[in-house]
Amino acid sequence: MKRKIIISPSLICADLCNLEKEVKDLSLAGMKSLHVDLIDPHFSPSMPIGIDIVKQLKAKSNMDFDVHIMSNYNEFFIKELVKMDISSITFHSEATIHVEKMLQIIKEAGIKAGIALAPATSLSTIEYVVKACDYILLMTINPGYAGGKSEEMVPYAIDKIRDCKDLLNKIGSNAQIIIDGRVSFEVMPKLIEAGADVLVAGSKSIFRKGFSYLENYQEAQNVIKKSLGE
Ligand SMILES: O=C(CO)[C@H](O)[C@H](O)COP(=O)(O)O
Repeated sequence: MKRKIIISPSLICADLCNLEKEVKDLSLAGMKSLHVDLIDPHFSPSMPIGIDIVKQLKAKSNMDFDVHIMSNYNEFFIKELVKMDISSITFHSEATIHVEKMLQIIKEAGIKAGIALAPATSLSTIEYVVKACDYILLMTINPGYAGGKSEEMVPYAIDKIRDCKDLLNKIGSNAQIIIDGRVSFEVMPKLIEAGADVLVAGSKSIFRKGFSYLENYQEAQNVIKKSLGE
C-alpha cells in the first residue's frame, strides 16, 4: 500500500486571538488534520487552549481534530472529549496510572487512541500496550511551548523514531507514529525515512513567518513527495 504522510498543523502556533479564522484558513489551504494541544500547568504554565475552545472550534470545523492531552487529569479530559466529534486522542503515559483504562474509554467511544511520550521516556513503557494503540506520539522537544525560541529537536529524536518503528514491526502493530516538536522542512526527510507517519507542523513549517499557509503546505507536500520518491 502507498505510504501516506499527514501534516497536522499545531493549533497553539496559530494566532490565538483569531482561532476561528485560523482554523478556516488552515482548512482552506488544504490541510485535513488539526493538532490540538490541551495543556495543564504541570506541563506548561502557558496553558494556551482549554476544553471549551476545542468544543466551539470543532462545532465550526470539518477538520479531523487530533487532540494531544498534556495533563495529569487524563480521565477528566478524555471523558469530555469523547462527547465531541474528535478523530483521535493521545495522552501521556508519564502522567497516567491506568493507561489501559484510558485507551479503553477512548476506543469504546469509537475514537482512535494513542499514547504520547516525552523525549526522555523510554519506549519500553509502551511495549505491552502498543497493540491497543492507533498512534504513538513521540515528542521531539520537551513539552509545553511552541515557537522554537531556543530549544531545537532533541538530538536523539531520529534514533528514537527508528527504535519505535522497530518495536511496532516486532510486535506486528500498525500504529502510526506522530512526531511533535520543531518539525522543520529541513528535518522532514529524516523523520520520514526513520518511520514517521504524521508530522505535527509548527513554527518551523506551516506557521513559518513571511509565507501563507498555502505556500508552507505546498512546500511540505513537495518535501514529502521527494522523501517518498514520488
Ligand atoms: O506540542 C507542542 C508544544 O508542546 C507543539 O505542538 C509543538 O511544539 C509544535 O510547535 P513547534 O513546531 O513550533 O515546536
